[in-house]
Amino acid sequence: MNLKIAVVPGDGIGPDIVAQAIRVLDKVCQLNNHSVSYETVLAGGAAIDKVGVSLPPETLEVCKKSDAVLLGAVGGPKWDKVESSNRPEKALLGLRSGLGLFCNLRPAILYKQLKSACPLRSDIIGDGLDIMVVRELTGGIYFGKKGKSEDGNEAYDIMSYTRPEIERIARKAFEIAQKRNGKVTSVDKANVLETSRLWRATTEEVKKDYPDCSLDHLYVDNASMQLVRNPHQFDVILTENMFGDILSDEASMITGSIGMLPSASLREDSFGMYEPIHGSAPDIAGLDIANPIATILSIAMMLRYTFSLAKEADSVEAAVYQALEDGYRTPDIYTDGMIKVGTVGMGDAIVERIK
Ligand SMILES: NC(=O)C1=CN([C@@H]2O[C@H](COP(=O)(O)OP(=O)(O)OC[C@H]3O[C@@H](n4cnc5c(N)ncnc54)[C@H](O)[C@@H]3O)[C@@H](O)[C@H]2O)C=CC1
Ligand SMILES: CC(C)CC(=O)C(=O)O
Ligand SMILES: [Mg+2]
Repeated sequence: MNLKIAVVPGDGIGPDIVAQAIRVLDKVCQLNNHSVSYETVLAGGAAIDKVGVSLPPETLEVCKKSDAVLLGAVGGPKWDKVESSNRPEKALLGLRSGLGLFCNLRPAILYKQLKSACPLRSDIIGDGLDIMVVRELTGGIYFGKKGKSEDGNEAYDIMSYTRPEIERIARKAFEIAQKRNGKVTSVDKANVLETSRLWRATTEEVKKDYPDCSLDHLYVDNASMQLVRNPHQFDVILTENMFGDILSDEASMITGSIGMLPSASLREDSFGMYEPIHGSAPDIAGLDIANPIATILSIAMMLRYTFSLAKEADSVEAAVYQALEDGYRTPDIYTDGMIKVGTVGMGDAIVERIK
């Protein structure tokens, strides 16, 4: 197979973690006789610095012509004063909407080797954690009309959802739940928000087509508390854009670190964009200490979802598992007695273990 990948390294730790993910993809392709080609494009602060705009049109064009996109992260304090319509984060939103990626999958899995890096008590975490967050990605408040009054004393961001937008993401959540434990928890704020009432009613409608699944609803404030009180009650969490953004960062910490969580941003066909859930981590950029595992596991998701290469995806996940089993830890997941490595060292450990 020929894999045509657009690469968007972005800012901060983005280029460093993407470099390790590419080494992993190269190795897995080499061992399985696939050819892989990369086209690296600019987005975010790096694009502002080079060409003045955070999402150059050719970046979107190159991404559209590829089979899949690998993205690091964008943003950082250097660009915090840039006009809002040209901020680095706006490029990410532009890629998601421009590529039609409405479905964001964020699996939160606690590897057994990282139980001691999990901040929850061992009696709460028990055997581990395996939750799939299904987040709507191209609607809601991140994409609503926004503005400021002339005197700068008032600002607004509008949250809106249409029934079809909710329906298509709900269907994805139920389809995923059918392959798991069949339990969907929809998270909203239906006691306050009109969008959430439409969300709740629509998910109930969609549920009728999936009699083999259960559906329950939680308000987002309660859901964020339940995640740390008893994470085992969750199988698939279905939620809108902003709530999914926040809850997935919370879920990631239960797995030991935000540096562990990959993501796939999908549409109806096989195309997808793959990125860690974390940001550009400016506080550790350039120090060779960022955890590349979230990005490497995003490669496994790419192999599985875009290329239907399950064996190759399994081998990436197995290599991560083995590197952890053999004691390799970046500082964010380090505990006493383990082997402390940096970004490149963790990349080395994983690449060596791909079979
Ligand atoms: N997908 C993206 O491109 C995202 C971009 N951002 C942007 O990133 C910048 C920084 O945002 P923050 O709120 O600080 O979130 P962040 O996710 O970049 O960092 C939060 C904390 O987690 C740590 N961290 C993140 N990734 C890590 C990794 N792989 N290994 C070890 N530690 C890691 C950081 O050092 C920091 O202490 C901002 O400009 C923000 O807008 C934020 C989230 C997503
Ligand atoms: C940077 C934002 C646009 C999004 C975000 O934080 C995320 O998708 O995790
Ligand atoms: Mg986020």
